Amino acid sequence: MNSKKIVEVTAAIIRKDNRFLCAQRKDSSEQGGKWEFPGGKIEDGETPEACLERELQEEFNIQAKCGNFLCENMHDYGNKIIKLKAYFVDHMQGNFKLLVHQDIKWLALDQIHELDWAEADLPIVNQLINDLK
Ligand SMILES: Nc1nc2c([nH]c(=O)n2[C@H]2C[C@H](O)[C@@H](COP(=O)(O)OP(=O)(O)OP(=O)(O)O)O2)c(=O)[nH]1
Repeated sequence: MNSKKIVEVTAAIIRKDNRFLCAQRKDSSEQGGKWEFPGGKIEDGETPEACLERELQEEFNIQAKCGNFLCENMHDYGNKIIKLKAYFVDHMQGNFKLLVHQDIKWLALDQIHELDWAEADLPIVNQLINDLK
């Protein structure tokens, strides 16, 4: 029996002028220093869409509107399994403040692979590149 917990996590693909928001996790956090699409754990009774809008408010103090689903990826980090669900998200209002991450970059699709992504994100990065190129 596999007793590992599956944690459902959302990830926001935010596009502006053909650049995509990439966020670096704090060194002190899980997957510290790795790059991700911002988001977080889905709370009990919460939809992925509501989770993303809440997380973006908490992480950057912005208002956002969740749009279409891109894809999801299950990744086993050893101590836990992450089910990462990626959605396209529109930034509606507010200036980005770094409240949780240590850095952000807005990168074009052909630059996105240069970052040291969290492993769970790699299939999502590839899907994004394949879908949009
Ligand atoms: N948000 C997000 N988390 C990711 C991505 N890729 C990836 O492996 N993760 C992992 C890192 C963490 O182990 C987990 C999400 O945790 P988190 O710390 O961002 O979530 P949260 O804000 O709800 O956390 P907390 O309230 O428990 O502190 O998923 C990604 O692209 N976005």
